[in-house]
Amino acid sequence: MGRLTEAAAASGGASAARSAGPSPTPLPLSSTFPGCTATMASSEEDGTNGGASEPGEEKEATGKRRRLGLLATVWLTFYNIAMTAGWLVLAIAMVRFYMEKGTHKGLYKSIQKTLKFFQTFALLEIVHCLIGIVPTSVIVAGVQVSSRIFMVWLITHSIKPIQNEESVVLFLVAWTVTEITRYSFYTFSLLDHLPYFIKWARYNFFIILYPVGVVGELLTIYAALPYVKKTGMFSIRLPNKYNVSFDYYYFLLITMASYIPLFPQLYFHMLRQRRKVLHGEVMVEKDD
Ligand SMILES: CCCCCCCCCCCCC/C=C/C(=O)SCCNC(=O)CCNC(=O)[C@H](O)C(C)(C)COP(=O)(O)OP(=O)(O)OC[C@H]1O[C@@H](n2cnc3c(N)ncnc32)[C@H](O)[C@@H]1OP(=O)(O)O
Repeated sequence: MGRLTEAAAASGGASAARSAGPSPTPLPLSSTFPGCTATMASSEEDGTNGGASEPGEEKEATGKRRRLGLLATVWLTFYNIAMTAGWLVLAIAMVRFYMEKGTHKGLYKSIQKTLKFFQTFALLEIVHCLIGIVPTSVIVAGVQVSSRIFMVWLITHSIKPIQNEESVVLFLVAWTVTEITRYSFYTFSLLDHLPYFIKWARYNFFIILYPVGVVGELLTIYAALPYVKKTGMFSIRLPNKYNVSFDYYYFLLITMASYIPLFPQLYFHMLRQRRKVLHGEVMVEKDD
């Protein structure tokens, strides 16, 4: 019989991980990143309930809240409601803009304040992982949030000529649908009333939205390259008194290249989460 990996225990919705017993302290964060030697086992094999909203899950949720503590639960509920509302406001503003103007030109400008506020607020997700009130991998959350912050502040905000690119709309739509689903998933989970549709959406929409978002991000960075090269923005040239040089153009090329190893890791991580949460499969390590 295999034993549960930390990946299963630390990941969202793995019922078997929870029924293996409460874990008051979060597990090592890097463990949720793909790459560990593991096989998949069904919930039946493990004798656990892989279903969605069963009484057992309610008990687990209550146990989870007790483990979290009242303050953390109240804070996370507030945070998730605020984030769901923020991204909903963004969605409504985008739809209204498009219906009124019939073009995407000017859309970013009209929603930028709300976007910057809520996406920057999401930095708290890294803090939540670091202080251990959510069991998400700090690496997974860190890559996800920092790439978004980078796109918002260092690309779209800083390089005005690209703000009307279609690719900006592409990642904005992908982010918005994803975040409305994700934060409402967390909210309803905390409140013990998770509709199956939200759970299904959380673990299915990403299949399309993740690649769409990444394509939008990459095309936007690509569109920024000529401007960055021409203006030399954010670059430090030699000679200078610190004897340091930095070329933002090459930094952008490296960032684009870094999507090649990083994106599949996040995507396969989500696919594994999907199998665990929707199909009740759990990661088990084989004993030698
Ligand atoms: C400086 C420049 C850097 C550049 C770097 C460039 C490289 C970048 C390469 C990668 C690019 C990615 C770009 C991203 C684009 C997009 O987002 S496109 C849009 C589509 N995106 C998605 O669909 C992915 C969205 N992200 C996520 O789903 C997640 O954030 C995650 C980070 C992938 C983590 O998911 P997962 O491991 O499933 O963990 P969690 O969902 O976080 O759940 C684990 C448990 O923690 C609980 N929890 C987490 N957060 C909360 C919360 N706020 N409130 C309450 N509870 C929370 C959750 O319920 C789980 O609990 P259990 O069920 O008890 O286990």
